[in-house]
Amino acid sequence: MNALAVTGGRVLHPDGRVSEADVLIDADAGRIEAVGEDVTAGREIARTLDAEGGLVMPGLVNGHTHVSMTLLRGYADDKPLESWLREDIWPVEAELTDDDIAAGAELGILEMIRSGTTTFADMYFSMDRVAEVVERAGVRARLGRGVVAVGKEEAEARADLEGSLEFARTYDGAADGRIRTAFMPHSLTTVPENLLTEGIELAAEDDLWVHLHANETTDEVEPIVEKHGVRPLEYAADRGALGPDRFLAHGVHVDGTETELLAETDTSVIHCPASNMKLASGIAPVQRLREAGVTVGIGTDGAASNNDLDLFDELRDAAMVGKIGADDASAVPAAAVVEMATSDGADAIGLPGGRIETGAAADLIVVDLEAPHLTPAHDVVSHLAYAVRGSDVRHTVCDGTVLMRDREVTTLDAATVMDRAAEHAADLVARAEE
Ligand SMILES: N[C@@H](CCSC[C@H]1O[C@@H](n2cnc3c(=O)[nH]cnc32)[C@H](O)[C@@H]1O)C(=O)O
Ligand SMILES: [Zn+2]
Repeated sequence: MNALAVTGGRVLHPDGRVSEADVLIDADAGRIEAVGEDVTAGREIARTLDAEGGLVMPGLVNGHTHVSMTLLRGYADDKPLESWLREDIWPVEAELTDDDIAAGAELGILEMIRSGTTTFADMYFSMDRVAEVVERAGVRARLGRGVVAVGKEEAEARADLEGSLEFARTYDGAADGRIRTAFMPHSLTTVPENLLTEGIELAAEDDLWVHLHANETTDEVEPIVEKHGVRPLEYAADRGALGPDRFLAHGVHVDGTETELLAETDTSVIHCPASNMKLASGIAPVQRLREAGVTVGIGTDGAASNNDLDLFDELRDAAMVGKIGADDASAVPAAAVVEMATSDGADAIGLPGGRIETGAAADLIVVDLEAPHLTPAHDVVSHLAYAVRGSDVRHTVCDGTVLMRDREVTTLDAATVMDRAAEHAADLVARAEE
């Protein structure tokens, strides 16, 4: 066995307990072999990661993003979703080249590895280029090409749909299984009924997952209620968009019937608190969804509506806004957001990981706890939700491979990636504003 040992720290166990323990990893299999106090005794260890003064926990799962949108970070702020997309974002996205998308993906994945995210779900275009970066950077992802029909001729929209299905079929299982895919219609209002139904039927024929934005703003809910006389998620269910291998981003404006529908169909929701606050979309009923038995993960959404991909920020935002939303300070507690960002997030998007236990995927991070803002440490789980930042992450491991050691990313060259992304971003904006 090619053994990697993470030693001298404390471990966050799946039940939320924290204890002193080492973690033994089979690096070739990408699996956790053992967790405990003596697991390295008498073993030949090829490499060691020092976890002294730190917490070993699952790599975080960013359940919904558009990673290449890092190029648009800070480009258009302080607007609601509709006008932000139509007036600012979509015109610039129309100028995006494949190379821009690759440069943005490198930047976003670099940022995620540095802040402790090993796994993400992504909807964008030129996804073959994103897949290439995922493979090289060593992370895990569920990827899909977004389908938008607004402003397009039927033939062009149909070609988009075909492209999304084709990408999903071709890349599922790529990068030694680290890449899984999904058919990704953008949302219930940007893809018309016939294309949505048809795409989902074709996806189901090939057992492909489905991911879309849903019930993000009231502007998205009203047209569906008006046109079809039912709530958006009832409409979605009738078109096959709900089920255990489907997950929705946002779920902000979800009523009681829709909550039941999500629970009954075992459909997961990815909560994106920062994006929902920034675009003033509303407050997702996370406490209610969880109480109903819906699996809820956490996502950053794109960097243009966040504006970073640091998932620790999102844990804090989720806990905070969850309380405001429920008008109850005990709602969405620390342990819940940690679960949402790890095991529940992995389950929501159907990827392995999210647990430090024997047999689980070796996707883990070491968080440095020796810092003024983390002292004293009465309750480590509280710190993860309310005080830890992405910059506290010391090591990142995915699929048994060390992606960052002592804050140095090993699979991407940080300086090169940042320079290239800044250059692509400047050229892109210049072209769009020409
Ligand atoms: N626009 C592409 C495909 C969609 S990719 C995913 C899209 O989601 C957009 N997006 C980013 N954040 C959000 C959000 O919060 N809600 C809805 N769409 C978003 C993003 O700008 C991107 O255009 C096409 O024409 O084929
Ligand atoms: Zn989104």
